Amino acid sequence: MVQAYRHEPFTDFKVEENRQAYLTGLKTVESYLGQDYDLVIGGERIKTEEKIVSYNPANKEEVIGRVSKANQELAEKAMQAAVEAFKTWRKVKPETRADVLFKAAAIIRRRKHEFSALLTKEAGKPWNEADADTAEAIDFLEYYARQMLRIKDGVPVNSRPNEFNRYDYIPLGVGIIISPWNFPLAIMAGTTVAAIVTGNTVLLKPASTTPIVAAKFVEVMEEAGLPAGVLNFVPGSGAEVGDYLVDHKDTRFISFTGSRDVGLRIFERSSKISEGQIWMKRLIAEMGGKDTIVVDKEADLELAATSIVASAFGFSGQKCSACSRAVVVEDVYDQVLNRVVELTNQLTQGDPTDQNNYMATVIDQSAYNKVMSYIEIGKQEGKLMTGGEGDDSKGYFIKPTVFADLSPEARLMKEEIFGPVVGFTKAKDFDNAIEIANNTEYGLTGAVITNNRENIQKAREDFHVGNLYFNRGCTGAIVGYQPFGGFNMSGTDSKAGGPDYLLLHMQAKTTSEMY
Ligand SMILES: NC(=O)c1ccc[n+]([C@@H]2O[C@H](COP(=O)([O-])OP(=O)(O)OC[C@H]3O[C@@H](n4cnc5c(N)ncnc54)[C@H](O)[C@@H]3O)[C@@H](O)[C@H]2O)c1
Ligand SMILES: N[C@@H](CCC=O)C(=O)O
Repeated sequence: MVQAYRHEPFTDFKVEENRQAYLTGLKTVESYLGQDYDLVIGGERIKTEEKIVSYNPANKEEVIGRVSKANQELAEKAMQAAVEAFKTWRKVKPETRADVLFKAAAIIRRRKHEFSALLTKEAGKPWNEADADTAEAIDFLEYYARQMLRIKDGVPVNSRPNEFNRYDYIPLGVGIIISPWNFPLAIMAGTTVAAIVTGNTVLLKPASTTPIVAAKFVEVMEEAGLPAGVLNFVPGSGAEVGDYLVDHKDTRFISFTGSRDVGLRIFERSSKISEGQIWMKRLIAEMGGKDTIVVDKEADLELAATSIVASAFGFSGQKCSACSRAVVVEDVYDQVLNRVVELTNQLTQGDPTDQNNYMATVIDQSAYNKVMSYIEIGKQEGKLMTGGEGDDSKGYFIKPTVFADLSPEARLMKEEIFGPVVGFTKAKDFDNAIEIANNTEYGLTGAVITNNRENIQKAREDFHVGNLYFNRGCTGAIVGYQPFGGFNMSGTDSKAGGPDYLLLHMQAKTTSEMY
């Protein structure tokens, strides 16, 4: 019998044994840096001339690896492989499909620190952030396998005498998985295996900055016994391969995680019917955020400051859940702001392979340029309290940056920056703070720091975000504990890691037999 689900514990790197385990993982990763990886289509490994080269964001000279790059012809071949594999995979027993996930979780758990070290090298994740990403990938595997066992026989419906009614969930077909670079293992793996365990076959197009960890994950799924053609690996350009697959008549659903703009493009394109298409495509889209921590006047102000700093600067603010706005009631505004600045100035930054560094880089040159340009905008719109500088000579380092006294209407308070920048604005009172917090087109995460029970209730009703936290930061949802997904332009609120998630990859079928 399967044990009850519990999330994978985080590693305590203060323990010497754990520290050494991570360093051993790092050595393993260093032994395979710079290697080539193939496309995987119908189980066949395919090399192309053209490659996507993955670089270490903390050391631009270091090549993490090169993956073959799919074009439209290869995307078509992968689509046909997935269509063919669906004919058999959809009939494989749910228990057998779940077993593949359980085994993959065990493999990743055994190689946990190697995967984390690879995330450090390829995505610039400091140790704790990398460890959390790997743990979340294991959680998705463990949780979705169990969820599949829960729904494998459908749900009971009523039957009358001499009648037997059933209500079952069946798979959809071929899915396109398009994943982002900021959780290059957890989100890539989670979205892929949710589709697979429910009986679908997929084409996985990972983000171009982090394809190596995805290639390693595909190897794990093969080792875990996944049949050929169920998971096809097609790294490639979003515009070329992405559009082609989104438009394809055989695409039954798309599971996208990424920015608002790309998500909306996919939303629009996927709603158009291609010639020969016989269904309406389903879209799961998890997109950006402009996430706020609200601080009430009756609150633990130290907790407020530490929560803002951790949520704003963990992984250099490159989380869709990151706190990029602090809305503080005027009575305690200066106190919270000054303490945040003090704590920010204590943060360590540098190469993420060094355990002592709390922060490292942003992902690439274009992210660096974008964040630096927002910092320039911030200098016009508010008061720079600390940070504001970058250095892209070796890697893409940007100092953790705090802006004060921004208008709620400032661009810095409305647009997703996706970097280590947090803006402060003052609210007259708690009601006004919630109004400001809602003053964005996004609705992903938010947190409220307050000791006032009435205000907790008020925020529960009125703060319009998919994941709302009280007296803690706004990042770090745990699979199976805080299902994750947002409102409005943050996406379709699919709640990854939640009890309804798998159903989004299935369709319900009613059967009724007369005796
Ligand atoms: N809501 C969530 O759960 C969640 C989680 C992680 C990241 N995000 C968001 O993701 C963004 C950061 O990730 P990113 O920079 O990788 O996002 P992105 O939108 O640039 O890219 C995401 C994926 O889409 C692909 N893509 C690009 N153009 C495409 C096209 N025309 N057709 C199909 N695919 C295309 C990319 O290659 C990549 O694989 C942020 O906005 C962040 O908030 C959201
Ligand atoms: N699920 C993560 C964020 C994922 C997006 O980047 C969190 O809760 O912090």
